Amino acid sequence: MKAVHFGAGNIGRGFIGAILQQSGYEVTFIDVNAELIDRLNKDKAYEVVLADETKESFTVTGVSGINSKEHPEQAAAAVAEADLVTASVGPHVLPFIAPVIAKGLSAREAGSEVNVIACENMIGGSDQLKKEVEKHLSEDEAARVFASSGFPNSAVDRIVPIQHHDNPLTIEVERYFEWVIETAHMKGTQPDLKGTLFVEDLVPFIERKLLTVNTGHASIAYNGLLKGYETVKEAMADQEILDVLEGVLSETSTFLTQKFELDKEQHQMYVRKIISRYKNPYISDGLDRVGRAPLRKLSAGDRLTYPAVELDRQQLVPVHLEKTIAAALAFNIEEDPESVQLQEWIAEEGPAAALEKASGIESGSSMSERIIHYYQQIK
Ligand SMILES: NC(=O)C1=CN([C@@H]2O[C@H](COP(=O)(O)OP(=O)(O)OC[C@H]3O[C@@H](n4cnc5c(N)ncnc54)[C@H](O)[C@@H]3O)[C@@H](O)[C@H]2O)C=CC1
Ligand SMILES: O=P(O)(O)OC[C@H]1O[C@](O)(CO)[C@@H](O)[C@@H]1O
Repeated sequence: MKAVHFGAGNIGRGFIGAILQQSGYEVTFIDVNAELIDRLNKDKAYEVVLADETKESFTVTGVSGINSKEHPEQAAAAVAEADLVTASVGPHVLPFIAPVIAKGLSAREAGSEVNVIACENMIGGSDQLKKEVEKHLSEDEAARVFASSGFPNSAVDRIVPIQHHDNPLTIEVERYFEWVIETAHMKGTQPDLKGTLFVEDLVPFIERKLLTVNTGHASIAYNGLLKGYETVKEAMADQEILDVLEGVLSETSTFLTQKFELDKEQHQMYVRKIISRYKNPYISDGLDRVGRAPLRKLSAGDRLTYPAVELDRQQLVPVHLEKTIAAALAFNIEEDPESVQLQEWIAEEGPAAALEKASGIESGSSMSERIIHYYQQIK
């Protein structure tokens, strides 16, 4: 069986690629990073190390790579022959991998079924990828392609920080992982993927994950940076950061347990497990990485604004989410293009207008006023 994975980065090598290989797939990574692709083709294998006291490691073998910047036609041919296509490139990169996927799917043998699964931190990632792919197909082609290609949404959870190893392929990951895949939009036989959960409806799973793991993480990053910390480890040693984290997760818990009628005790156990994962002493994760791309993280359907607005609609004031949104407005990292853009908006139009542009929270609304009040306090 052949799998093609777009994005040979942290999640690609450290999580999805490893699961695919352990499930019997021969994995071809497609990436634009020449160093990674050349090394994959040279070594045909890489090492995954578990970030815990055991430091156990295993080798992912039988892998190769295609540089889609240099050889887009080879990348499309790999998609045409694949039994499964997956991607972890970042939500904003989906439009750039779509032409190759469209070309590959169009070139498949008539009726040969395949699934394309986006593994990104977002709600409806595969739906979004499908929309991007559709832009590169005529109406007739789209009807033919989508009759045999499924785009099941998925939720992926494993903390894989930026890596620093002599071998650029080596990757250190936490032992914990969760990959949930929606069956509703799947074509053909369900793939047999080790340790993966298949569910009919992904919405409760992706929202529970995004609004807990990722909201919590974002609160540590934005509030931690305000206090001058550089890593999650440093921030997690500060009681004030822990208090905001608890507050944020208590607010998203209120929203999630109500919306999905979750068992409160079980959900609490889920929250506690996640907080213990942030405290993993064997992982050193930069707050700039965790807070990266603040415009995406502040956007209306993402981890901060979505739960805050939903709670506000219920006349509940999500103080900790609002404080975290204010802290996100202050995210100022010059290597991060979204941070640069955000700071330009704030400088040119003021924080309330910038907040509205980034999140859709209307300037002058009571929520906006509270957030801007916190922002002024920070400043
Ligand atoms: N790192 C983590 O712990 C987790 C990340 N995620 C999600 O996984 C996705 C990827 O994140 P990471 O692996 O951390 O990022 P990363 O930056 O390590 O990997 C992304 C890879 O995509 C490649 N890429 C960029 N443009 C491309 C293109 N046009 N075609 C093919 N490849 C291209 C990059 O060269 C890079 O190797 C994001 O959506 C992230 O939210 C989800 C769960 C955990
Ligand atoms: O990958 P994103 O969406 O930029 O966010 C960084 C995130 O990556 C992760 O480390 C892994 O899921 C999250 O915990 C964190 O919130």
